[in-house]
Formats: sequence, C-alpha cells, structure tokens
Amino acid sequence: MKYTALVPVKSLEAAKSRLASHLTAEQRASLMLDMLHHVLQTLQVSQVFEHVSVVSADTRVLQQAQHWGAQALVETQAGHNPALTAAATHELLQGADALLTISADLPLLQVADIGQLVEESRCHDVVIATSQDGTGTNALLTHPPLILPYKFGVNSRYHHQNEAQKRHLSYTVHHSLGLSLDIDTIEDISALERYDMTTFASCGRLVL
Ligand SMILES: Nc1nc2c(ncn2[C@@H]2O[C@H](COP(=O)(O)OP(=O)(O)OP(=O)(O)O)[C@@H](O)[C@H]2O)c(=O)[nH]1
Ligand SMILES: C=C(OP(=O)(O)O)C(=O)O
Repeated sequence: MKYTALVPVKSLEAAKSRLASHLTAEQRASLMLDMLHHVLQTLQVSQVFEHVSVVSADTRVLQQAQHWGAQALVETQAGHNPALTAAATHELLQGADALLTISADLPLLQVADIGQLVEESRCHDVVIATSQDGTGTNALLTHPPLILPYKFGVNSRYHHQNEAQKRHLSYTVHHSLGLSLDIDTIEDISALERYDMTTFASCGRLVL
C-alpha cells in the first residue's frame, strides 16, 4: 500500500491567531515553522510515506517545506477543508492508496505515534486521531484517500465519525500524547513544560 502524508499550513500572518496577544507576528511565524519542521522530520524518519506534501497559500511556508524535503502544493481552494480536498485529489491522482492528513502544530509528535496510526489503519478504513479534549481531529488516516469528506472545524472528531458511519466504513479513534497536544493557546504552550522540553526546544524558548 502506498502511503502519502499531507500537512495543511495556514498563511503565517493568520496562523496561531489565538496566540496573538502573547506573541509577536514574527514569533508566531517562527513557532509555526519550527513545529512544521518537527512534524515533517518525524513523518520522514518514520519511513512510512512515499512522500510528504505541504499545502499552503504562503510562499515562505512552501519554500521552507521544499527545503525540508517535502513536496510543496499551492493552495488552490481557500480554507482548511477545501485546500485539503484539492490537495488530496492531487495525491490520489499521483497514485496514493492511503492518505494521512496531519496538523503542523504537534511539537510532541513521535515516530511511534505514526507507527501506531499505520498499524490501526491495517484493520480500519479510517483512523481519527483526536485533540486533547477529544472534540477535534489532529490527524486523519484513510484508505483510499477521500473516502470521506474533510470536516475540520468545531467538533470535527464527531463529524468525521458520523461521515464514516453514514458510509458504513470501519473506523477507530486514536488518542496519544504526541498526536493530541496541538499548540493553539498559551495554556497549550505552558502544558509543554510538563513534558520533556528537550523534545521541542523552541516552545521552551518562547515561554522562558
Ligand atoms: N492550507 C491551510 N491550512 C490550514 C488552514 N486553516 C488551518 N490550517 C492548518 O490546519 C491545522 C490546524 O489549524 P488550527 O489549529 O485550526 O489553526 P491555527 O492557525 O493553527 O490556529 P488559530 O489561528 O489559533 O485557529 C494547522 O496545521 C493549520 O496551519 C487553511 O485555511 N489552509
Ligand atoms: C483544528 C481543527 O480544525 P480547524 O483548523 O478548522 O479549526 C479540528 O478540526 O480539530
């Protein structure tokens, strides 16, 4: 089975808006790029994926992504779900059998998390990796790609579950630290202090 990974990244000036009262625009951009780098490296080191793609409307993001060995896909449809759908269609046409869509803001992501998702996908059409509170989706692995529509946004975990149920697809819900701790708020950055900061030093620099 040919696995491909797809990482959506918002334009840097709009990214991490919930941190705007704590970090400058350049700090938010650096944080976003550092986290993207970590996620791309983890995906690459896992040696699961034929290639890793980044979809974004931001030239700086796409240039960095290419520099870090990912394929750069220009966002042809604006917004999280439309951008992913267009990029996933591209991946399907390139021959992907299975597609992992994963957030760029997962500083504690580890190779073992990716391995677990892939193992779970061997027995299920759809694997949904939830955010810390269980309501969001930080990663979605399906085979084939686009077997269900992207429903990222509020309560997306339940929307993805419902879409799978409607289509009588077999699905499982995954929860692990590395896939659940996404960095949206200042509390999320503080939460990182409870874990091994050497895993992701740049967040530490921001809170120190
Ligand atoms: N290409 C693309 N990616 C997006 C878009 N919106 C969100 N993303 C990405 O989707 C993932 C989850 O995004 P969010 O946590 O909702 O957005 P964020 O910018 O990280 O944070 P907020 O601005 O605080 O909502 C991250 O990898 C984002 O960069 C979009 O419109 N286009
Ligand atoms: C992060 C999510 O979506 P959005 O980026 O649309 O807020 C989500 O669905 O958990």
